[in-house]
Amino acid sequence: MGAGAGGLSLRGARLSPEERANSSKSRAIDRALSKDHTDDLNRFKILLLGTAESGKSTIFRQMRVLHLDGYAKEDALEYLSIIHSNCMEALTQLVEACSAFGILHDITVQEDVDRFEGFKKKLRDPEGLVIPVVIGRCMDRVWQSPSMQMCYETRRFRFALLDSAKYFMDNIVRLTEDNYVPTIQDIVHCRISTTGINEIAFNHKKMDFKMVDVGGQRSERRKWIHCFDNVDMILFIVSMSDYDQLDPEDHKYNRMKQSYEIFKTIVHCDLFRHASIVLFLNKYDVFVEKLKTSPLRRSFKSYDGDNSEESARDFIKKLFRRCITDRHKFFVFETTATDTGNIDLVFGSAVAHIVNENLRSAGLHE
Ligand SMILES: Nc1nc2c(ncn2[C@@H]2O[C@H](COP(=O)(O)OP(=O)(O)OP(=O)(O)O)[C@@H](O)[C@H]2O)c(=O)[nH]1
Ligand SMILES: [Mg+2]
Repeated sequence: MGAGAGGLSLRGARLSPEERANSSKSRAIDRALSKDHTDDLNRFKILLLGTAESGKSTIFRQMRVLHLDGYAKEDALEYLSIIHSNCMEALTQLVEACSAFGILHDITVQEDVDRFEGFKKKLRDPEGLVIPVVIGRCMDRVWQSPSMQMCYETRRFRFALLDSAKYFMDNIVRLTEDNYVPTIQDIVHCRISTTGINEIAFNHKKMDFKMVDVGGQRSERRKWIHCFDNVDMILFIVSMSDYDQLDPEDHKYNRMKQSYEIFKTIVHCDLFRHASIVLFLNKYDVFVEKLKTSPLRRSFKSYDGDNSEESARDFIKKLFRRCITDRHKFFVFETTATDTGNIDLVFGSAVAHIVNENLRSAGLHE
């Protein structure tokens, strides 16, 4: 089964709110920023890199929540139809998984599945999708049914499923209520692939930052080079839950090995010889869950440790660390990007480490 099975090609088909904002409202901010080019150069530039779905935009959104003014009602509403598309996609994947695994539903549940499928067929404008209240309730009944719960609990890692499927399905009734306005939690769980270059500027601990978010899909990686100037810190995001996944764009490759190859190329790029490298081992929450049923050794033959979280994590950490040379300032953290508190802590810590390291190299710090 492929990702996004069911034909709802809603991800990546349109601009994300970040991109729309970038091309209108925040262009004004950019202009204001670039008016004083020197000012812009003085900003500590962080470039977010990593493969598709690793969590770059989630971290980018967390910066807006933590260090800017978050999301006003009208900005939050820009995410509504994307969130509803995610909900449709998640339930489609789950329903298809039930069929593929031969899991049968009770008659009443099957009626709700049919109602959901009927609604999907009639959809004309996926761009402006709004799930009606009655369909939201129907989706909730399907999700809560014993057959669906059994499928999710016992097979969730055996088919392609949105990372935030459980979050959205657990909240489907609230998300489809009249007058629903997406919360920050809803926004950071939302999935839309990035197809442009997005920037935000913010201040943290009296330092001025500029963070740049790019798309991680193969076609998007070609654009990365346009952001390579004056980078102070590469924030490379690896999805830890990728260790047993095939690259959806090229089934010959393991997704984490692909991520490792890209990381290696980036850290060996001469343009970044003075940049600090920060590695986020992201989706740590999913990684811990996944290890219980999918041993690391099945995907990494050279791994001879046990299946404990510590041992598996250290192996992956070492693998990436091996690319680092002496001249690099390198820091690595385990992260769960959907957790605002975690990102606050880890980002603060990464910045503090870099500042200390810079002071040390300048001979100003022990
Ligand atoms: N459970 C969990 N989900 C996460 C985590 N980080 C990100 N996600 C979810 O993973 C999905 C993909 O995240 P994105 O931030 O869109 O990934 P990206 O790297 O920007 O992807 P591209 O723009 O395609 O390069 C979103 O639904 C996020 O909510 C995490 O640590 N744990
Ligand atoms: Mg993105």
